[in-house]
Amino acid sequence: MHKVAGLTPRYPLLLVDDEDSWLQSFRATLRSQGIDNVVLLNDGTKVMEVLGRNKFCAVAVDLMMPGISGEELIPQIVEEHPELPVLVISGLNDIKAVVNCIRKGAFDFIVKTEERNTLIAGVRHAIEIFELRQENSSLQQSFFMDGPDRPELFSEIITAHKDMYSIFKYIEAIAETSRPVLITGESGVGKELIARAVHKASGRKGEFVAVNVAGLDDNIFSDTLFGHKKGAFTGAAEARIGLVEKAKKGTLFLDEIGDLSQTSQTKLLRLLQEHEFMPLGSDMAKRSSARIITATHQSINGMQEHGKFRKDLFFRLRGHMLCIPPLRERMEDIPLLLSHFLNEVQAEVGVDVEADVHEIARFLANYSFPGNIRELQHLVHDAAGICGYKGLMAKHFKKLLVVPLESSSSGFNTALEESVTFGTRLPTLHELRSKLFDEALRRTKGNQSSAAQLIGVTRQAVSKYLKKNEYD
Ligand SMILES: Nc1ncnc2c1ncn2[C@@H]1O[C@H](COP(=O)(O)OP(=O)(O)OP(=O)(O)O)[C@@H](O)[C@H]1O
Repeated sequence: MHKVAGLTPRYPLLLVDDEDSWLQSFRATLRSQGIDNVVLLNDGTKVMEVLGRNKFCAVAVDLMMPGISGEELIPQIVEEHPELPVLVISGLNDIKAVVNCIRKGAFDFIVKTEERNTLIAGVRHAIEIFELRQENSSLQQSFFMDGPDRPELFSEIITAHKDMYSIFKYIEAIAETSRPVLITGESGVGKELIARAVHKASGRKGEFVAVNVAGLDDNIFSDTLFGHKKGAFTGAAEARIGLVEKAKKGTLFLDEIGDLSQTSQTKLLRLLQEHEFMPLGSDMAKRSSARIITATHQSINGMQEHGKFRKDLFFRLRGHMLCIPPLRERMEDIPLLLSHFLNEVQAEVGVDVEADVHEIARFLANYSFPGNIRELQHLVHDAAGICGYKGLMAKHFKKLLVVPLESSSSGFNTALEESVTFGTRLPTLHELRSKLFDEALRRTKGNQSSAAQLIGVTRQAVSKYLKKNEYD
């Protein structure tokens, strides 16, 4: 039987029918599909009162009820609770009634005699629409404001960059949905910190459980995620619960998802589609209520184009997508991060480290940070050690950089290393300009922001140059 995609909704579904036996049996069907917060009401005349008192994710009303019909209720619900999808459920397949209900604002019309999975699909669709409407309205609200509504959720993420603030606002908007989140960004940009913030913002009661799936072979992947029964294989002396179960009602964070083998991808897809998993050695499927967040530093788009990553899994994972910018694109964060990591060093060694933060920040502004914030964190710890925890300056960082500095504007590089020589024919300005752009892009391995910094133009100028020359 087809299973419901999407987890238990945050707000309950209101089922209204004067027939108690139908209410009970429909609730049991929904429960078997993981939708277990359903409120039953056998009196149609009380619907508006109940809706006024509590928040719901959708309403399913019977068409024919004593006192008030489903058709009469629709316009009242639509007017007072426009965010709520209204499903009409009827014993009759009456096309005229269907048309009337849809015209009055019903979201869908379901016939009781239809297969149970058609009914469930209707409910599932209504819940998804409700979540999307909620998300849309919080996004609209949040874009009129500067910072996040609840800055405490992001207190561990040090930043003053506007793109990061937009990400925070987006996280607040999607916090309550249960759809998967895919976080992309270079290594060390803070993807795990962001995943933790999504979990915090969601208010989910369960734990945040993180696992790096890179390098796990298929058997270890299954055992780690799904667990096993005692005696499932030689050496399985005790039963082990998997991380999916550990993260129940919480969040399961799978890092380095781009490294998953094809077999493990298929297993993960099944978990996302059916919300079920099977511990090794067991023939009973268990239900999962964990929200899945994944992260990668690789281009999943590119990987799926080359057949290395399943397209269907990619579409499931990217219920919401967050792209975290590299540190070189948010250089204004460097002084803040420097102070933050200096506090970290002080807490660790127990001495106050004197440092010229502005001088160091000016120096590092020309560095490309291939390892992003993690690299800056290590640099601060190492450089503080080198200077014996006093008088920390830019020169202490100089020898620790893993790639050369990209420009001489900081004053730490000597003059131009290579001189420009001209042949008998002077190049045109146009030719010289192209050469300069090409060289900057070559030196920065195609990074537009760093290339722009190197030759003192804006990133937009580099991007325009690339477009014009169809540079790839
Ligand atoms: N904005 C930030 N403020 C403070 N610390 C940060 C920030 N971003 C990252 N860090 C720190 O940098 C280190 C790396 O962060 P994190 O592990 O979240 O990165 P990642 O993108 O998940 O890395 P990887 O791709 O290697 O898994 C951590 O110690 C984290 O606490």
